[in-house]
Amino acid sequence: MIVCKFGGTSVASAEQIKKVANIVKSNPERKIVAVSAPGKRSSDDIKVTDLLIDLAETALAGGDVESKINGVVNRYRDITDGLGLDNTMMNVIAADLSERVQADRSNKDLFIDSIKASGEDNNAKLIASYFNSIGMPAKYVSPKEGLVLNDLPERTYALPEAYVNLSKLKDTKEIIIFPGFFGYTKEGILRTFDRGGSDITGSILASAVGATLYENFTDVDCVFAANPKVVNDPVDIKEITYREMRELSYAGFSVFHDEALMPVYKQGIPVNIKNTNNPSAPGTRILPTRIQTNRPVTGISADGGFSILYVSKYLMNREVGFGRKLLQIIEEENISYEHTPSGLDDISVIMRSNQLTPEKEERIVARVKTELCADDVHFSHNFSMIVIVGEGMRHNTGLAARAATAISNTGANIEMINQGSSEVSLVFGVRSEFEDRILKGLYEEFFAKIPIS
Ligand SMILES: Nc1ncnc2c1ncn2[C@@H]1O[C@H](COP(=O)(O)OP(=O)(O)O)[C@@H](O)[C@H]1O
Ligand SMILES: N[C@@H](CC(=O)OP(=O)(O)O)C(=O)O
Repeated sequence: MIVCKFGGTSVASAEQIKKVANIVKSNPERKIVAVSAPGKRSSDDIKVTDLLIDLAETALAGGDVESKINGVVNRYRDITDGLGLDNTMMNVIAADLSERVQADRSNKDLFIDSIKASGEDNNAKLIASYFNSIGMPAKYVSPKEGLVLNDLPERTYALPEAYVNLSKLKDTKEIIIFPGFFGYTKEGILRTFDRGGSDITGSILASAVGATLYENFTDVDCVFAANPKVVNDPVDIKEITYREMRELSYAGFSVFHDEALMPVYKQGIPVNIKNTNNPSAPGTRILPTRIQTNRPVTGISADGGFSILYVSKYLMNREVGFGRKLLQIIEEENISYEHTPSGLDDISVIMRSNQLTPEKEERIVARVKTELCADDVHFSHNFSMIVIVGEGMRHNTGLAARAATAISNTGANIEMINQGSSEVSLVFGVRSEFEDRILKGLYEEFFAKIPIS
């Protein structure tokens, strides 16, 4: 049994949904289909999820929601008209949206989650209805039927019982159309995953039913060695290990969500990234292990939006518990951190900037100064992490020097270097203004100069 996930671009219009139906029909093993909300039809289009977030925020601000609701409804109407569906589905969608907008607003995050999730939920109903209309027996299944999530305020994840509940789906005769991106807590509260989280839903389903393959359909032929929006015509990756993909999607390979690997990784289920617009292309296979090539580096990713907290104190290295106390202050502000490079008398904590507010920064700086008696404490913003990834890197001497030279040739200063103990990745912290230039420089160094084996 194959579980497939179709991303926003694959279900953005009637024309795209017809392609989805053809792909599903062409292989009877494709029995479970996770779908996103309609995404962009062109580069200047707006994703339905973004329209919904705007609608929810307008409602919370007491603004005029009618035009926002119409904007969403019209996106679905274009699709149902193009698919030749009657008005039944549009009535369901319009009624569902008004109900969600009128719901309790006491918890703003949960209110926004419920409106956001309608994008996937209504699209799944619509797609199931279309499949049935063309003689492909299909059934919409709600995440209420088993995708059990943890409670707030932690990051959203599926509880172990979700896998047990969802395993029953493998006995369903019809093709299952399952909305991505959200589930319910034990108390029945709807929560969404992070943006791009339909990839996670697909992976949970694949793991729950013990799929032979998890196919992730998107709008590119494969995963490329670098972001194709920055590097011109990057080489394609035919096979990549879970570990490599995890490192690359952590920082910028938006094609596959980094949290989506865990459920399939645990069971060793292969993932195939494929293109809805060119389904015969083999795509990229994500596997437990792969055959080594002569390339030490598999891919290079880059992502912005990082901040650094610098702390220095003379003789810090002799002070037992300094690091723990510092990280505890960060923890008490409910912030997760990414890296903590350190020297004898200084330590930096690197975190995603979207977790910070001016008030949090002020509190952290004040506490580190008074409680840890640090000499200098300050935040710096607008950093990017550039990650070089490859299973072959640990057998290759001089790679860090080559990378550092390539970066310095772009005129950028390296603010931080971190190599994980697995030696599958090498991370450079740089000022964001240099991000694209560095990505191009590193790609040139590690890919343009070596012939493919
Ligand atoms: N290294 C990469 N390889 C392939 N695509 C990448 C890479 N880095 C970024 N992308 C971008 O990821 C996009 C696909 O992901 P996403 O927009 O989430 O698609 P979907 O709508 O299918 O979920 C591609 O269009 C591409 O621009
Ligand atoms: N629609 C949600 C979830 C998702 O996974 O979307 P996509 O498949 O378009 O990345 C989002 O935009 O974040």
